[in-house]
Amino acid sequence: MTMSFRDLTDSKGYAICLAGVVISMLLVRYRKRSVSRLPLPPGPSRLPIIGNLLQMPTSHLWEKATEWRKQYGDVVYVENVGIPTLILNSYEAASELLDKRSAIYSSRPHVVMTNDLQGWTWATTMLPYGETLRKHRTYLHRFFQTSEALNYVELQERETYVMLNGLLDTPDKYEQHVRRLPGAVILRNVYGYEVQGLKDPMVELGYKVLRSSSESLEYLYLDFLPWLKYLPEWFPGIKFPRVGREGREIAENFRSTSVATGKAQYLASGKECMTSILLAENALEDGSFIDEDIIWDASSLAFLGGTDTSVTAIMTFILAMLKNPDKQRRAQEEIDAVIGPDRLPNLSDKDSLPYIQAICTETLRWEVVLPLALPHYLTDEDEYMGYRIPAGSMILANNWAISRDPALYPDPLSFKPERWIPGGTKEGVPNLRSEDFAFGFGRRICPGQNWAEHIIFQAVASILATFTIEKAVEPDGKPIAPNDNFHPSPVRTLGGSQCTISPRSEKAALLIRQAFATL
Ligand code: HEM
Repeated sequence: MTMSFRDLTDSKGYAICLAGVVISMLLVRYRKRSVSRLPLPPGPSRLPIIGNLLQMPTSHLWEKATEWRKQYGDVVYVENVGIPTLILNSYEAASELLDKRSAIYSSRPHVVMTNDLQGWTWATTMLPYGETLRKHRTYLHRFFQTSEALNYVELQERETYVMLNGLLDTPDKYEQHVRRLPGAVILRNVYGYEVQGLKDPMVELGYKVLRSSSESLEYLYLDFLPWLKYLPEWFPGIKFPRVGREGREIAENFRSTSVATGKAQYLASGKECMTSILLAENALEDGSFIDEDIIWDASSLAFLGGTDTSVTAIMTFILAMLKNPDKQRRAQEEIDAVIGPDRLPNLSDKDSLPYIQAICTETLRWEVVLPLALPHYLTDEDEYMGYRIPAGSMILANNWAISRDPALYPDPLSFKPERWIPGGTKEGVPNLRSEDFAFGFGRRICPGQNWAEHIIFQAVASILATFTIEKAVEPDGKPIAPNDNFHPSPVRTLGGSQCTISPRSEKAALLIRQAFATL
């Protein structure tokens, strides 16, 4: 049999390719074996079987991890009954692993209470990395990363007028007015649903769901002893089966109510919203829809993911104003000089209001909303700084430590918008903006970041333009300290303070009434 030159080159090429593949496989195997020989990252010493279980705090893990940073450094390894956990205490480490190596750091851990007992397996936040998650994120990006699909900026503006009007009427209920704002915009964006009043059933339901899913994190010990999940509710001395059942009922109620709300809107073919657009695009002739479950699931998570987080950011801003009247005055001076007294600010003013922008950025840094972002999950063994990171590790980015790192943010506990203004402080503008970590990392970065940044700016600028926020005073004239007691859930929340929120002038009040009247 003779061989042509072409056959020869082809077979040579084939052999070279084959050799390349074999060498790569050997290298990967060698690397894997050599990685396996590396030590684990530093961390508190572990006991046999239970590991670090006894050193793990029941809440505020982010604060404990920030203390550990002083002793062990940027990367701290802990293990609880065999569950490896890596805490990343610096932006460099978080960005190197979660952003740059996102191919293996983008899944989510399986949580017994949340996934198995409460049944949240369909939630975007809990999905393992894969095709379903990608579809969720594609839909969410389309409607939340740019305002083009739904013109959400206009809606944010309109709902802000409702909030301002509420603050004029019942300033003592400011927490409820703030709470209503993000929920009202998202429910309209997602389902075309119009929120009614301060006690809207959908807003209340969303709030209930978040309380229940936050509570579920108190039961992380079930992940160390997963067989416990089979214990019945009547078993003496345990309450997690009941918490699991009630959580599941709330989750199911939430999902079915959301689907019913969205379907009603779609059938009424009224306002354009995320679900009506997606259903129309995916409708089949037999009346069913491609990816129907994914459409409902992703939409529900926009509502759940976007409401409490944005509320906490706006409540934090109000707290910052209560504690820092001088910053409030400076912000109002900027608004007066740029906008004047004849109109309300809006998003298009952002670039001409650098101090207001700085307040928004500082708010996200000063009290981070998600101190540990959300846990990522490592799917393949990895090596970092000479340490082995086992496959199956839970990876926590410690945004609390990053936001309070004095090397990045001198005097980190002070609320200092000036630090974001060129020439505002002697140290100069920090290299790392809060927006670059507060919304998470890599392929799981928050899909609602732009939407959130826009509503925070809109709310902050509008409140500062029209109201002055001051501490309430005791009958003897002593100022009452504001409430800065954040609830230590994974998404931190903050209740209201005793304070006065009064219109800056009659003109400001009139502007609000006029804007409200146009709705
Ligand atoms: C101030 C407001 C907000 C903050 C601080 C915030 C922060 C975060 C953070 C830290 C994560 C975890 C990212 C990671 O795992 O690395 C996240 C995930 C998420 N956020 Fe937000 N978020 C906010 C608003 C919103 C809004 C308005 C939406 C509406 C679409 C939203 C929807 C989501 C969803 C669905 C996820 C899960 C993404 C995934 O698992 O792939 N968030 N957010």
